[in-house]
Amino acid sequence: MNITISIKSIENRMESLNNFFMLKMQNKLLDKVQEENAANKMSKLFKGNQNDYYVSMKEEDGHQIEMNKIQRKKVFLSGSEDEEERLPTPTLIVNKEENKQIQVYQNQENRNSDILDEVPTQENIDGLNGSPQFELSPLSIPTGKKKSKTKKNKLKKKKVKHQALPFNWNTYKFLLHYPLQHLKLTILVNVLIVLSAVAQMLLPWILGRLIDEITKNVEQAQQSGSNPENNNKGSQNVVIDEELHSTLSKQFLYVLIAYTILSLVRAFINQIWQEMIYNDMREDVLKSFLSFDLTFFHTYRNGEIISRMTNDLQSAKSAVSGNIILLIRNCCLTIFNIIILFALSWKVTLAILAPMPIFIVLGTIHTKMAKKFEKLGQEYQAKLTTLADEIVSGVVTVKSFCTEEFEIKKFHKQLDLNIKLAQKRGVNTGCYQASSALFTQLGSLIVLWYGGKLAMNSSAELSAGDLTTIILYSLQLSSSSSDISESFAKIVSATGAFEGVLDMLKWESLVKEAPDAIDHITPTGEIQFKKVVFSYPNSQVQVLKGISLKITKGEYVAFVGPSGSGKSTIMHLLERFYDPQSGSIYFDDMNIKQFKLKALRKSIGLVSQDPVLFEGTIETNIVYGTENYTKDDFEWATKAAGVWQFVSDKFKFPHGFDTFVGEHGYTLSGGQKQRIVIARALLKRPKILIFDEATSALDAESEFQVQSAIDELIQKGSKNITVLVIAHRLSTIVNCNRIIVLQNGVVAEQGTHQELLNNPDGIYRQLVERQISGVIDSKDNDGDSEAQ
Ligand SMILES: Nc1ncnc2c1ncn2[C@@H]1O[C@H](COP(=O)(O)OP(=O)(O)OP(=O)(O)O)[C@@H](O)[C@H]1O
Repeated sequence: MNITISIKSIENRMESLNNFFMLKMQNKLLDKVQEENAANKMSKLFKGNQNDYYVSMKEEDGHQIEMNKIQRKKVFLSGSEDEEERLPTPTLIVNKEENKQIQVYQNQENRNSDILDEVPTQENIDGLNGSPQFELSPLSIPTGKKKSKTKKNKLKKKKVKHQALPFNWNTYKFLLHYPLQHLKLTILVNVLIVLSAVAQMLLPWILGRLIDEITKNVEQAQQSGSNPENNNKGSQNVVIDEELHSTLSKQFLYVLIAYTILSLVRAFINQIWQEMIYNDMREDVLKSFLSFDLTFFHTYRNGEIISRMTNDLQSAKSAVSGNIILLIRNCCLTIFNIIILFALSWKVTLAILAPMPIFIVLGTIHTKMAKKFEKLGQEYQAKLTTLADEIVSGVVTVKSFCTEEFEIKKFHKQLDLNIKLAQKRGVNTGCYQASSALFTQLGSLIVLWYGGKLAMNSSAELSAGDLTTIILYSLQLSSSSSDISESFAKIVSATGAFEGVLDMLKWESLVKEAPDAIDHITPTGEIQFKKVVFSYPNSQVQVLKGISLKITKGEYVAFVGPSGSGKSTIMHLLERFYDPQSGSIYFDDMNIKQFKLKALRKSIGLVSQDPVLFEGTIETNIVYGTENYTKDDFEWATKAAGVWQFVSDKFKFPHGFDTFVGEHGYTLSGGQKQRIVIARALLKRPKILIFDEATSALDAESEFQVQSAIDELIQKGSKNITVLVIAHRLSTIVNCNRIIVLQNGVVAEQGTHQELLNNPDGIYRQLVERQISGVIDSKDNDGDSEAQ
C-alpha cells in the first residue's frame, strides 16, 4: 500500500495541529532530532489518524541501529472527520539528514513486528517533494503477499533483532546509583564477600595439604611397619607428622568457622541492604509518577503502572543487589581459582581452561535470550496486572452482565502466553544448565586423566594432595564461572525489565511550574478566563473554543450545558491539571501559571462526582491534605458539610470520627462519603470551592442531605468563598448568582435563572423545559402504572 502525500496537504494539516502535539513531538522525540523545523514536519504526519499509535524513534549510526535508544511513546490520536485526511498506517519516517528513523505503529501488538522490512519507496519519497529532510513510507500491514526480500532488507532485519538485546550500560549505570546511596553498607557487603571468598578458597588448599600429610604418614608407617629394624625411627616420624596433621585439621576447622560466620553476617547485612535499595527505588518511582501530569495516568493503564512499580522494580533490585553480589563473589572465586590452579599445575590448568571459549559463547547466547524473555515476561505481567485490576475494580459490572466466563477466558488467554514464554525460558535455561553440568564433569575428567598421568609419571609432578586440591579447585572454578554467566544473565534481564520503568520515568509533563513560581498565594476568589482554547493532549478535538469569562469574589456560579460541552474541563484547567493551548486563566490579576502548583491547588477545594476515601478513619479522611487546622476549623468544616450530624449518631457510629471507613469507604453510604469529601474540601479553607456534579451519583435521600449541606454552606459563607457548581439537575442551582450555559466549548448564554428563563429560544430554557417534562412524564408514567 503506497501513498502520496503532497506538501500542500501537509501544510493544510499543519494549520490544525494542536499545541500538544507540537510540544509532545518536540519534547519526546525531537529533542533527539534536535530540529524544530523537523519537529513540525514530523508532527504533521501523525495528524488525522483515528487509531492508537506508538511512536518510537531509533538512531542509525552508520550500520548500527541502536534499538536501545528507542524512545517508545504511546500516542492516542483522535480521528479526523474527513476520511480523506487519514494517513495509511503504520508509517515509517526517515530523517535523511540526521540518519534517523521514526516509526508509527498502529497498535501495541505491531510494536515488535519486523517493520524495518520495508524501506521507503521512491513513490513515497516523491510524496514529500520539497521536504529535504524526510522520507515517508507506509509500513507493511500483513496482506498475505510475499515481501520482497532484498539483500538490504534482510540485513536490516537481522541487525534489528540482534541489536534489541545487548546489555544497556546506561540503564545499569542509572540503577547503580541506588547502592551507591548506601556507600558504607555497600562497601561492607563487598568486603564481606571478598573475605568469605578468600576463606572458601583456603579450604581446598588446606585439604590438599592434609591429604598429602596423611598419604605421607601412611607410606612412612607402612615402610616402618615392613622394616622391623626401623621400628623405633619410624614411630618417631609418625609422631612428628601427627602434630602437623592435627595443626592442618585445626586450620581447616578455623577457616571453616570463619567462612560460616562471614557468610552468615554477609547474608544478614545483604538482606537489609537489598531492602533499603528496593525501598529507595519504589519511593523514587512513586515520587516521579506522582509528579507527572494527569496525561501520564491517562496514557498508561493502572495495571501497567502498578506492575512496573512492583514486578519490574523487584527484578531491578536484584540486578543491583543480590545478583551483583553473586557476580562479584563468583568473579573473585574464578580469579582466585585460576591463579591457584596455575600455581599448582599450569599444564592441568590449561587443559581445564581449553573448553572455556565454548562455555563463554553458550553463556553469551543464554544471557541474550534471558534478557529478551525477561522483557517479554514483564510485558505479559503488566498486561495480567492490568486485566486483574480491571476485573476486580469492575466486579459489579462483571457480575451484573454475567461476564465472569468471558473475563476468565480473557485472563486465561493471557496466562497461556506466560506458559508459552515459560517453555522458551525452560529450553534456554535447561540447555545452559545441562551444558554447564557437562563441562563441569568434563573438567573433572580432564583433571583425573591428565593430572593423574602427571602424578603417576616417573618425575611425580603432582602429589595425591595436589591432585585432590586441583580437583576441588576445578570444581569450584566451573561452578563459579557458570554462576558468573547465570548472575550476569539475571542482571542483564533485570536491566531489560527496568527499561520499561525508565521509559515511564522519561515522561515529560506538559504542565510545568515556572522556575520563579510563587509559593504563597492569597487569592480573593476572583477568576478570569481570557480566550481560553483547549484540547486534551491525546485528542485533537477542541473542547474549549476561546472561553472568556469573569467570576467575582464570593460569587456563586453554576455551569450547565449538554454532556461533553466542557464544564468539567473548565474546572480541570482551574486546577492546572492541564494547560490551555492558548489564552490564560487569572486569579485576581495573576496568571495561574505564576503560582506553584501546590499553592494553587491548596487554594481550591474540589468535590467531584465520585467521593474518594482512603484507608483510615473518618477523621483521617477529613484532615487528608490539610496540615494546619484548629479544632474549631474541624468542627466548622464537619458541621458545614453535614458530617458532624451523622457521626453524632452514637448508635450507628459508636467510635465517632474514629470509625474506620474500610477500603474505599465501603462501610459508608454514598451520601455520607460525599459529605466527608465536602468536609475535607472545606477544611482546606479554600477561596474557590468546586462542586463537580457532587450530588449526581447519589440517591434522592442522600442528594437531599448533601444538597442541603451545600446550600447552607453557600448561604453562610458565600461572601468568602467563590463557589462553582456543575449540575445536571437544574433545580439545585436556581439560587445561583449566575448560571453559565456552555455549548460546544463556548459560553452560549449566561445570567440568573430568571433571566435565562425569560429567553424563549435560550438553551437554558430548553434544558429546564426538558427536565420538567421528564419529571412530568415520569410522574405520568407512575400515575399510569398506579392506575393499571
Ligand atoms: N482525558 C480526556 N481525554 C480526551 N478527551 C477528554 C478527556 N476528558 C474529557 N474529554 C472530552 O472532552 C469533552 C468535554 O468533556 P467534559 O468532561 O469537560 O464535559 P462535561 O461538559 O463536563 O460533560 P458531562 O456533563 O457529561 O460530565 C468531551 O467530549 C470528552 O469526551
